[in-house]
Amino acid sequence: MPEAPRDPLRALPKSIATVCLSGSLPDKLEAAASAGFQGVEIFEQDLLTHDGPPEGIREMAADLNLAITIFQPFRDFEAMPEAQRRRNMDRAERKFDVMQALGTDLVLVCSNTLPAALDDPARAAADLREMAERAAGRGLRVGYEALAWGRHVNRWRQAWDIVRRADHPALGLILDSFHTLSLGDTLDGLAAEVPGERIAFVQLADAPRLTMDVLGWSRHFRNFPGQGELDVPGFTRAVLEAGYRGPLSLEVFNDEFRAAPARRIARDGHRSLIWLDSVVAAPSVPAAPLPPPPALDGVEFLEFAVDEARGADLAAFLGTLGFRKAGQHRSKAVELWRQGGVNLVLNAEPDSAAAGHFELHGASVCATALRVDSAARALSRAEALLCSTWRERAGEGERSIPAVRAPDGTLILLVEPGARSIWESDFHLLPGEDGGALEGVDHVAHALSGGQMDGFVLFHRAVFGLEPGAPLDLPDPQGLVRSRAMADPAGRVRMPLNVSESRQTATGRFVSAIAGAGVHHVAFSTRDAAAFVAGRSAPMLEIPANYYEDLGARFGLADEELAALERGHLLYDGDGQGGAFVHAFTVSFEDRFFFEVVERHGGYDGYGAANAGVRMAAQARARPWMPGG
Ligand SMILES: O=C(O)c1ccc(O)c(O)c1
Ligand SMILES: [Mg+2]
Repeated sequence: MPEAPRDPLRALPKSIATVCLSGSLPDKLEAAASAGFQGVEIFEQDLLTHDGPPEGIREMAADLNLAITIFQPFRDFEAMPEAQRRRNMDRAERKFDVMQALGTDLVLVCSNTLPAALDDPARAAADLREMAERAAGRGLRVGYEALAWGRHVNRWRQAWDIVRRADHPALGLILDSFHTLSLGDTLDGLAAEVPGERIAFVQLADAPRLTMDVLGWSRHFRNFPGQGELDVPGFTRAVLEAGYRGPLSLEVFNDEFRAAPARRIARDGHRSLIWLDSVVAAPSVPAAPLPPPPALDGVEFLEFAVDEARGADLAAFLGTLGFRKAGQHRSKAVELWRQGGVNLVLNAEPDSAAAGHFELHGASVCATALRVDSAARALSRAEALLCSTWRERAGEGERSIPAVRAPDGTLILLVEPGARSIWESDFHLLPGEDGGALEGVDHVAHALSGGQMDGFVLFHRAVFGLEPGAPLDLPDPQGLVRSRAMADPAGRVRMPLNVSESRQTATGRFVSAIAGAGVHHVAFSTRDAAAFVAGRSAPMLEIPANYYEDLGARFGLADEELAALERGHLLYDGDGQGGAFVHAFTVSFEDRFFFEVVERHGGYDGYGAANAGVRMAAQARARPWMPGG
């Protein structure tokens, strides 16, 4: 048994492979350092394309306080026919020269993928032993990693068998979460079979579950821990339980990451390791003291950035849905519009965060206020996760609500239950009745531009403890929309995220209109969506008769029921387990955002994804709402 480890994960150096990041090699180093990493893996291709001596990279890394944790990869080395053997040893010596110039002592050898490679573990062991012996002569070490698509070696146990047979102190095992988890393998048995000090290096990557060849999956779709669907926490726990105490290093090949700003991706990477740290708690490995995520109790309000004219238009639109003006801010050009449990704030105050948002994006949601058990704890968690925070100036006697800035630049305000509500402290409340048909905000759907999904998923998961659902593909007539719904465990805060590469889809049009990502629609919950729609003058999205014909066939609904749905332009979905969902959409406000009313029954937990294609096709036909129109 390995000795019970004392250092928690947070004490391990955090490293990132240069292959994760865009730009030149110096750009990559600078981004890794600015995000707070202690080390980098130098990916050979990044060095080959760099115009300058390796010694310069060594100096630059040293100036940035970055250790070069490993040089990689060294390929197609072991178990080659005799004729190739000498050449490969010479090749290794040349790379040892480069490593010494770089100032790193570890090289990654990945398992041979060549058709000519021999299926001969004894030969592989002898070759690696000789390489390790040569490395040791220079004070260097070798690590051996099983690639999931290796010709003969693709599981960690096979790689370990070869390392064990080679039996050289300068040779160790390299574990990579992607290669293990992508094959459906686990690290069960690792602690019993492999002494911690024989694990030379650990690489971490997550990925969405895809059905495709594992090489293509690995080279294009890896992402950071917490962004995908693999059990990276379980993997990490196992290497720590085995006694490994070297760097934890992100190694992600991802087309979107390579095209994104290096600093943003590096910051996401570090955030993912801080998050991982907090969820990896194992009997022998205490979790890092990250404050726990807030307990969420729904959306207290949504705030729209407007100016005076847009504010009046939006107020008129909300009026058609049955909202009424319920309050006027005591000191600012801010109105409260309310219906039942839904609060919408229209902010036209000059020189505010909202005004800045309006300048950049026009009329749009600039803040989402979540009810949390402790705003202070949520803020300190967000700060520990490298998020920026914000506090708006407040008038005399008004509540100042702390906020975290979301990746789209909007604010997430943290509202604690208090003796006096923010409405009483900050607003003149106006008398009146709204009928109370809306119970609350069911979900807040975001539209993202290409390449933003992984960063948003990680942000909401790490900071607020929202869990991502499985990725879905939704068909818009103008292109595909990829979707992932995030929700807290109790389902009180729900946030579907949609992204589209096309500018012509409903999602793409929103991102163009708003010049960025943001809230695309807000869904309100009600007990009776049909009655809600029937009693309002709001322009609802028209749904074609063919849809109702199919609905009758799929769910066997009675004719009267179908007719009632059709009359209200209502959509219907069932989960096959007694749960049902009835919902309807307004047309959009100036082709920017729209509203939805939803009725959930019997524990239905989705968002009507089956109806998204019909909704998006209807939106492509519909004219947006215009004031006075
Ligand atoms: O895709 C590859 O070739 C490759 C190279 C080195 C690695 O560590 C790895 O996990 C994959
Ligand atoms: Mg690897």
